[in-house]
Amino acid sequence: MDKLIIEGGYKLNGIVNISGFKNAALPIIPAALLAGDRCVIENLPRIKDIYNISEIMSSIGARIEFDESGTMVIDTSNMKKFVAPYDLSRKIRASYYLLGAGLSRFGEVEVAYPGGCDIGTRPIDQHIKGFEALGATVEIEHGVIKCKAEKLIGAKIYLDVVSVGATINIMLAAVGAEGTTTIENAAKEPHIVDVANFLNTMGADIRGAGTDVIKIRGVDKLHGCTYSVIPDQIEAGTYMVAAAATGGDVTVNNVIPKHLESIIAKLRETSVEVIEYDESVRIISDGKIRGVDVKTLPYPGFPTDLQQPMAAMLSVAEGISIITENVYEARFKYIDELKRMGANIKVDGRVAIIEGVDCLSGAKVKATDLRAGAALIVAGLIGNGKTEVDDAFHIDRGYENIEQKLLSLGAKIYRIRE
Ligand SMILES: CC(=O)N[C@H]1[C@@H](OP(=O)(O)OP(=O)(O)OC[C@H]2O[C@@H](n3ccc(=O)[nH]c3=O)[C@H](O)[C@@H]2O)O[C@H](CO)[C@@H](O)[C@@H]1O
Ligand SMILES: C=C(OP(=O)(O)O)C(=O)O
Repeated sequence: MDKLIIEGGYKLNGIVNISGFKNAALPIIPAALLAGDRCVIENLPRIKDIYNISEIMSSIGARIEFDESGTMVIDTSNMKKFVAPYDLSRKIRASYYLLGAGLSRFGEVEVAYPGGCDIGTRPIDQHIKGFEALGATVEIEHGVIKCKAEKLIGAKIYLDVVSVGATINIMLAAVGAEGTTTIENAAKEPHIVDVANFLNTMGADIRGAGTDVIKIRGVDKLHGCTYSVIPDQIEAGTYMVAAAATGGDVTVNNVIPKHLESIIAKLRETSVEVIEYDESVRIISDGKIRGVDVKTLPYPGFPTDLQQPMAAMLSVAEGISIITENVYEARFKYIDELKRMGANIKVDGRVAIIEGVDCLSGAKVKATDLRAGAALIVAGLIGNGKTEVDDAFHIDRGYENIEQKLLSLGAKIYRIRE
């Protein structure tokens, strides 16, 4: 397993370019199968999760070319009804999008129960409820989700919890249904809008994405298209936090500042200066961070995926910070690793109380999931001495060229391949 080694104590300075959004790209690749045609998808991040979903798509009949610049050509014209490979599908969360897309195009699909970060129970009952409302039967047998429908018929679906995955999956299935589907209490994240825009570019008729009511009018046929994925707000937020924590001056380029409102507001509350431009934000920090309270919520609230890097920064803030994790019940596993580095944090259920310390000290630590890895990198950057982050494969699921990007900002970081 690869490790990342960080020599802490260097301020980040310079410009970093943000890659395409993992959580938009992951549904867009399986969504391309709805075209039954050739799609060109630009600005994809070159990260492990994208390689995995592409490998699944190739193994079920898609022809895929993926170049160095992040452009993928996907031809799904020869794809047939499929059973997705079990071991690959259970590795990542986003394999569940093959259910909505496969059901829509072929009326029958089998995919293993999804994986992804171990941060809570992560049920998929709302996805299933949506598929069943459209007329599908769903069974789970031996770890495999089997969905089947003679015909999908539009329906009104109220989500009991605001779920990104269920909203997108129901959109994918409903595109091929007869009549109109309404999703109420839909998630409003920027990637919901991006996936809807992609589907509409292929000929779908989806309105209201980005609000909590989405209407999808089923169409007979979609066609291929060229589409560019939005920038990754979580990658951007991670570099913003890293810049702020190290007392640096970093311009984070290729972002949509509107998508970063919650993190910008929170950084300003910690007394960090944030300047917004059309497609970039500049973070200027003297390293004196004020403690703040953070509550994670669905968009436009503070994203749960930035809770962990934010906690690393707040572990050296002045005073007490309280983090309330409202989305996942077990997203504090990494706190024990921060404690190894000297952080003073108490966890009680969904609440972490952080009493800022003067400094962290480098240690051997382990990434327990993707954003836990990002948090440990932030901690390593501000810690004294050497930090070794084990299980870097978690980080590679979601951050493109993280060592190179940090090195170009002046960090001392390298990888040991094992
Ligand atoms: C690949 C991807 O895009 N992953 C993101 C996606 O995950 P994912 O789509 O899995 O997250 P959801 O938005 O679905 O989950 C939100 C909450 O709803 C619950 N829930 C979800 C579905 C369901 O059927 N039943 C149910 O109870 C979950 O347990 C969780 O507590 O959105 C999360 C919330 O922004 C992010 O942290 C993940 O990075
Ligand atoms: C939780 C995350 O990813 P996934 O849903 O793919 O596990 C994340 O990106 O922080």
